[in-house]
This record gives sequence, structure tokens and C-alpha cells, in this order.
Amino acid sequence: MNFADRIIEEVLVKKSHVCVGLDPRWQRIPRSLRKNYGGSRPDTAEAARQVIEAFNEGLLEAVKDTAVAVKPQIAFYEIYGEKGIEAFWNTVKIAQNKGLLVIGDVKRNDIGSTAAAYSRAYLENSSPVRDNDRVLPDAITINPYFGSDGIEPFLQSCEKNDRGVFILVRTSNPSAAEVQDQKLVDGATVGEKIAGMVAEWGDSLKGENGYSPVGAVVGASCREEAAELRARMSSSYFLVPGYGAQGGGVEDVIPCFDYEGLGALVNSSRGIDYAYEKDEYSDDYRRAAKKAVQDMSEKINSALAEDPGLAWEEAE
Ligand SMILES: O=C(O)c1cc(=O)[nH]c(=O)n1[C@@H]1O[C@H](COP(=O)(O)O)[C@@H](O)[C@H]1O
Repeated sequence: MNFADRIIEEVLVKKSHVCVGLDPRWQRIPRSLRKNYGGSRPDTAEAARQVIEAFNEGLLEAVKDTAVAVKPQIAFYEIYGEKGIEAFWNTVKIAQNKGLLVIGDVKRNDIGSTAAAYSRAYLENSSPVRDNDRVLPDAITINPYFGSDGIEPFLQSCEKNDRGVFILVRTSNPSAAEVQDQKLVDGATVGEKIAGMVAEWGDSLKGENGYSPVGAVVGASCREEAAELRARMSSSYFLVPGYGAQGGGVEDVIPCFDYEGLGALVNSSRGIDYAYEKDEYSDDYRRAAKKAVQDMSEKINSALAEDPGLAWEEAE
């Protein structure tokens, strides 16, 4: 089953389009988890690993029935050195054991031959180490700046191993327009040009539902561009970050969906991980995260139910 079909299967079972980002920020992890491990700074890298894994385990247990996927952002693990990397890989395993799809937010790419090594590291069980028993993420984020030869190895891994990629097309950060909205000679923006390439890269890999494993990152801050990008990449699942902490709301993400109410996973990281901070009387981060995912999911589902495109489909 291709990666997009696997997403759709989970979306239909869980009736959710939510992806939870797992971005552990030490100072914001509940004090009760940190207090025996150094408090404001972890005593040791091993302490950091233990606390991060315990925090993630709690979050994963809390959101496993209402979220479709999780997205650990590797920078928040890399800052703890090799123990942090260990926490990243253990988190991938714990999440998959709880039935969640895992998008490794690693934003890799390079020249073709180096990209092939990245692809082996994240999407293939072909490590040079014989006893490497890593559980791999279901998908990763990648950067398209190197062009086709940098993308090709990832496409091969996706096909061979039923994995996926989300390629940066239009990001959510304030400076994204500096590059991505620049107009090319044919009048298209850089982001639109990349969207066309993403569609081509995925064209021969479409699955049962018409989606390819070659997805696109389209930020929730790009509401104006989203419908155009959806049209240009009709076979690409969107990963939509920027909901919540960055100001994106439900109205910003709806244009990323198709007429059947599929085609987008909406990510929130801080809004879920640290939802407990809103309650000054409790640091039950698991309960708060569960509620935050439920609320987010219900909002998206009811907006999709009201969408005229959907109503039109139902009337057919
Ligand atoms: O690829 C990403 O995930 C990503 C792309 C983008 O355009 N914007 C963006 O915020 N992200 C990531 O998505 C997450 C958003 O986190 P919150 O703003 O806390 O919900 C962070 O891990 C970002 O690194």
C-alpha cells in the first residue's frame, strides 16, 4: 500500500486529519517530569533522553486515537547530542507501536549520491551496520533546492519501501516569500514551479486513492496560495504546519483539502505539546494534549462538512 493510501486508511478510521508535532523544549516540559533530572537544565545528556522519551510517551499515549500522525522535528533532539538522537529514534519506535504514522521532520537533501545516503538512512533498511535494527519513519520532509537528481533516490526508496516524502513547497515562516514568491520568467512563482515538479515526481507512483507518496509542505500562513497549489498538485498529500502557535486557523487550512475532504494533514506542535500551560492549576499535559487534539480535529471536521465543495460531492 503506498504511503498516501496508508494515510487515508488512518484518516477514515480515526476521522481525523491531525498531525501532532513532537518538539520537546526542555523549559516547557512539565516541571514534575524534569525536577529529578536537573530542573532548569538537564544534569546529563542521559537525563535529557529519559525526560524527553517519558514526555513523548505520555503525549503519544494521549493522542494515539485522535491523531493520524506525529512529526518529531529532529533539531529539538540534535541539540542534546547523541542521546538526543537516541531519543528521536526511540520516539519513532514508540509512536509506531501505538499505531501512529511517523513523519521524521529532518529536511534532508543534497547532490544525488549524497541524497541516496540520506534516503538509506531514513527510508530504507539498508544501513551499512549489520545489527542496525532501527524502526524507520513512515515519511520524512525533504528540501527540493537541489532539483531532480537530489530527489530521485528518495522516490526510489518511497516506491521500494512504501514510504513517503513531504517536499517543501511553500513554508509558513515570515520570510518564506523572499524566495518562494519570486516570479519566474513564465509568471509562475518559485513555489508554483516547485509544485509542478512535485506533481511530476509523484505522477507514476499514484496509489488506489489517486494520491502519490510524494507530498508537499504548504504552510497554514499561505491561504491565498493554497487553492492554486492544491490544483497544481492534485495527487500530493499536503503537510500543513503553522496551525495554532504560528497563528494559522481552521479557515487557513481548508483550501489545502480536496473535494472529498482528504489531501491534507494539519500539524500543530506547541499548541498540543504544551496545551497544559493554559491551565494554571494542573500540569496534566496528557489530558490537555488529548483535549487540544480533539478540539482541533472537531474544528477541522466541521469546517470540512460545511465546505461547499464537499456538499457538491454529496449531492452527486
Ligand atoms: O516542515 C515543517 O514541518 C515545517 C515547515 C514550515 O513551513 N513551517 C513549520 O513550522 N514547520 C515545522 O512545523 C512545526 C510547527 O510547530 P508549531 O508552530 O509549534 O506548531 C515546527 O516543527 C516547524 O519546524
